[in-house]
Amino acid sequence: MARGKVFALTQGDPAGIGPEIALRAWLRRREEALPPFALIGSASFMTGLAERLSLDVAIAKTTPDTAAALFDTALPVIDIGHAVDAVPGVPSSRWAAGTIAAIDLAVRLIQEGRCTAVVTNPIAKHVLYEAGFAHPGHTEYLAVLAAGPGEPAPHPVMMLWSEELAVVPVTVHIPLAAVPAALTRELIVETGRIVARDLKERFGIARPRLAVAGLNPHAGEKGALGSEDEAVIAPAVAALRAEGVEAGGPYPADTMFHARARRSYDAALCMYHDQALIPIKALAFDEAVNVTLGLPFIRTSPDHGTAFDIAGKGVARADSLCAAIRLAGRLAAAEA
Ligand SMILES: NC(=O)C1=CN([C@@H]2O[C@H](COP(=O)(O)OP(=O)(O)OC[C@H]3O[C@@H](n4cnc5c(N)ncnc54)[C@H](O)[C@@H]3O)[C@@H](O)[C@H]2O)C=CC1
Ligand SMILES: NCC(=O)COP(=O)(O)O
Repeated sequence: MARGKVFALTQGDPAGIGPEIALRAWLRRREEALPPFALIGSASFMTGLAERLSLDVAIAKTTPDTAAALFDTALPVIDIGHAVDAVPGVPSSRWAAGTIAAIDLAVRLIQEGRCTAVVTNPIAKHVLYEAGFAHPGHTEYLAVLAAGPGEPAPHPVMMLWSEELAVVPVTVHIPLAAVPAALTRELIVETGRIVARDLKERFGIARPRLAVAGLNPHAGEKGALGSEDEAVIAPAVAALRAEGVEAGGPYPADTMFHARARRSYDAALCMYHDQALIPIKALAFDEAVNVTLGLPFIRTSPDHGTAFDIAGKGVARADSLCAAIRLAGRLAAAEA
């Protein structure tokens, strides 16, 4: 990890719990041994929020290059220059431009070599869509930002990681009804290839084992309960194996996540969002981290969303954000 550089933590939706858990994460910086981070957002909003929540956090408006030196005594904030006056729990597309500007600035600082990695706080997708944001979420937007001028965006892969389980949704933010048509052999193979490569290179797993889930009950029951398992997923697993990736499946998804089954693989490739996220959030809601694979930089995030229902009430837990910052630190150390 480069000395003197901070991790860029985006503010996320200012009406959600992101800013609040950022304050709490900073308060826990020593006990959690967090690497230094700076919030990319609005310094005046963060100052007001700390006061409103009676959190003893000094906010220091700063530049990327001086942030690390301040981290011990204050939460450094790199200001996005957008006025933010959000009410916790009351989302509004008025703040969307600032929310997106924070993501843009975080990536730019990494590309300029002035920050180490990006950790994002949650955004409410529908709020950004209302303001014209044309990307499903951070995962896809970060890939677009990662591409140089005229270059194609890299294929970003969402992985939810915890010590107990890592899961990858092959299709992500699409309606359930659209999943069968979106699942192609190529998509599964490309996803598996990226997961195997990044588990090896970034997570230090010498021979990553991938368990590939079926789509249908009982992985299709030999075609009687759906055709995709045999027609699309099984050939994708065979293609991955032919490339030297240790992949198995398609396995019936209902028996892939119990404790004994989990010991047989390093990551589960799941066919749709909830097939992946339900087991990990059931097992490790407070500890799991969302990490984007396939990008030229490190990006992590808490596993949860904006939690508007509890924003500003002082009950939001910062555990998953702390885990995201710690994982970013571990991945950055592995790169150094
Ligand atoms: N990485 C990101 O930017 C993500 C954004 N979202 C967005 O979040 C919005 C709300 O999504 P939901 O499905 O309601 O999920 P959510 O994770 O925001 O909330 C689900 C439940 O968990 C609770 N919860 C969440 N985080 C918590 C924390 N740190 N401490 C204590 N309780 C917590 C909430 O109070 C709520 O009852 C959506 O608009 C979605 O787009 C959802 C997931 C990830
Ligand atoms: N449910 C996970 C999620 O919404 C994360 O999306 P992203 O904003 O990290 O792409």
